[in-house]
Amino acid sequence: MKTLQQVIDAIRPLDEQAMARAEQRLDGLLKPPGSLGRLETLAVQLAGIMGDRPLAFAGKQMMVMVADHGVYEEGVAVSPRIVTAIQAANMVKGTTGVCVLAANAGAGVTVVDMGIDCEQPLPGLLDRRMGRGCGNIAAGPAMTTGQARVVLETGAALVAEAVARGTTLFGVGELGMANTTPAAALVSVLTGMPAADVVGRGANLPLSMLAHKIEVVERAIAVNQPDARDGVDVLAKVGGYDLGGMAGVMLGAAAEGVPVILDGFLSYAAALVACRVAPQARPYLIPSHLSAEKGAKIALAHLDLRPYFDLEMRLGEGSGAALAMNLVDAACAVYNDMGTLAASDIVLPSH
Ligand SMILES: O=C(O)c1ccc[n+]([C@@H]2O[C@H](COP(=O)([O-])O)[C@@H](O)[C@H]2O)c1
Ligand SMILES: Cc1cc2nc[nH]c2cc1C
Repeated sequence: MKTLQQVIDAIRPLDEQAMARAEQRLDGLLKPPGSLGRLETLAVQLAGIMGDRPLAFAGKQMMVMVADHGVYEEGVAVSPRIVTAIQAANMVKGTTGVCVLAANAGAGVTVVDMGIDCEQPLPGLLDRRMGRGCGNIAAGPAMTTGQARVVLETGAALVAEAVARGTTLFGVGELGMANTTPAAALVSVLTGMPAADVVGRGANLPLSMLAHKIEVVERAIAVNQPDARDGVDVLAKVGGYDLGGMAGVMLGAAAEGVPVILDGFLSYAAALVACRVAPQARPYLIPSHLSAEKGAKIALAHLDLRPYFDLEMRLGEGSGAALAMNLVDAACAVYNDMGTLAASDIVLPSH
């Protein structure tokens, strides 16, 4: 397993020449230049990531990072805590939202136990258990900084193993009751915005309990005093095993030179951690949808990422990332399969 520093050091800038070539190719396709809008900018980003490799993604993989959270004890979520384990088992059966959307996109789903609160590892999950749920951030740190580093390295190592088996496109997902609380804490610390602006209702928290959830996030930050300049410290103090695993997947994808698609609010929080640890990972991130969770716009603006669609989704699991794999395929199809203006003797004024 690479150390975190080795992962960071392996991240290269995008291939500017490949991007210039892609722009030129797109401008010569059978359409007014630029008329496929952001499908074209997506193709250019993908070309920059892939360099000399073909723009096609046969090996697609969703990485679903699952863990429980000590802060659940504070009464910040309404789903029973056991849903984390039950739904993780359903991931293996293929009946969850992300599984269905991944199958629809031709993607596999890897389910990783980063720290589910259950006695025995669940069959069918990759066992990377850091503990039975992380610490309660309202009372102390989620984990030690040493553990936070291991969590990031674990996510990155999973990506390296999948790339060695032929994966060229990743999507990140998660599962963890109460995880929108640490995610809001991460977003608050890493964007500098007040908790009240980034705490949302998660999986249907009643409006009447929102003030309490905000107070818990404020307490977590006050108790732990995370250093906003240090992504590992922030993850250790107010994060979680699932969120850190997602950040590790993002860093690993950047280090391996492959694109990684984000999902909803939890992945924005993880992306803020990843980019604080290694800002050069940012060009490898592809946004998917705008989560309906309250702090979504603030987190995305801070990442300078514009989501491609807004379906008012807030399921998580990686559902939006799986859906966006179809969009990546569409961008590649346009790039590879359209005819050219030249072949049809169409001459347009240069723009
Ligand atoms: O993806 C999102 O934007 C999203 C927004 C709200 C909730 N979720 C999912 O709901 C769970 C967390 O909600 P909560 O209320 O328990 O913190 C977790 O399993 C997430 O997958 C996901
Ligand atoms: C059923 C269920 C599925 C989920 N998937 C992600 N978070 C979830 C929360 C619940 C309650």
